Amino acid sequence: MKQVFLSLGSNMGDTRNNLKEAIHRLGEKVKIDAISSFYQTEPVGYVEQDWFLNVVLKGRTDLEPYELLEYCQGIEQEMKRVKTIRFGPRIIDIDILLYQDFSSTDVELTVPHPRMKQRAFVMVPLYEIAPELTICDTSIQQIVEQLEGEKIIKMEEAHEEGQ
Ligand SMILES: Nc1ncnc2c1ncn2[C@@H]1O[C@H](COP(=O)(O)OP(=O)(O)OP(=O)(O)O)[C@@H](O)[C@H]1O
Ligand SMILES: Nc1nc2c(c(=O)[nH]1)N=C(CO)CN2
Repeated sequence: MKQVFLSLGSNMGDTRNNLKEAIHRLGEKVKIDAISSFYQTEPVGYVEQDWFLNVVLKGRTDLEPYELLEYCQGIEQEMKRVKTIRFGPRIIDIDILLYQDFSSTDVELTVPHPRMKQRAFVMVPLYEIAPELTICDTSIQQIVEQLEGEKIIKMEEAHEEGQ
């Protein structure tokens, strides 16, 4: 099995339920080992939209990288994600942050995720569940300390799923 880190975000409808639903569906193909807290986060990229709820997962899977991408996109479609503007509002977004030691610059699947290091909504929850991680030879602690990212608020409630 390969170790993967996934980032999930939602800013439409019942965001908390959307994340829980997506985590549940991912669990069919990804053995989930850790789930970060949920974070309320200021929108990045396209700012005229509601705040997001974000979470990061650590898991293991037998799916190959492109199979995992397809699986994540299938969940987005099943949950009726409608593509609008780039970086715009969405019921659910699932991004592959890291996949074991796989790396790729293909536009269809870029790993490590090309924008992850600039995004507090990704790096802070990732640091919470994997403080020992190194990304492209830089410690995650160093990346988090240097972030001048968007505002984020950690939600204190525990999740029912996987905890
Ligand atoms: N690591 C990755 N994880 C998920 N999708 C990726 C990745 N690398 C490239 N993609 C591609 O990105 C395309 C656009 O994805 P999506 O609409 O979710 O982007 P976005 O969420 O608006 O932006 P961002 O990727 O910055 O969060 C997808 O069709 C997918 O093939
Ligand atoms: N805070 C926050 N901002 C975003 C997010 C997200 O998940 N959280 N996803 C985006 C997708 O392109 C764009 N902007």
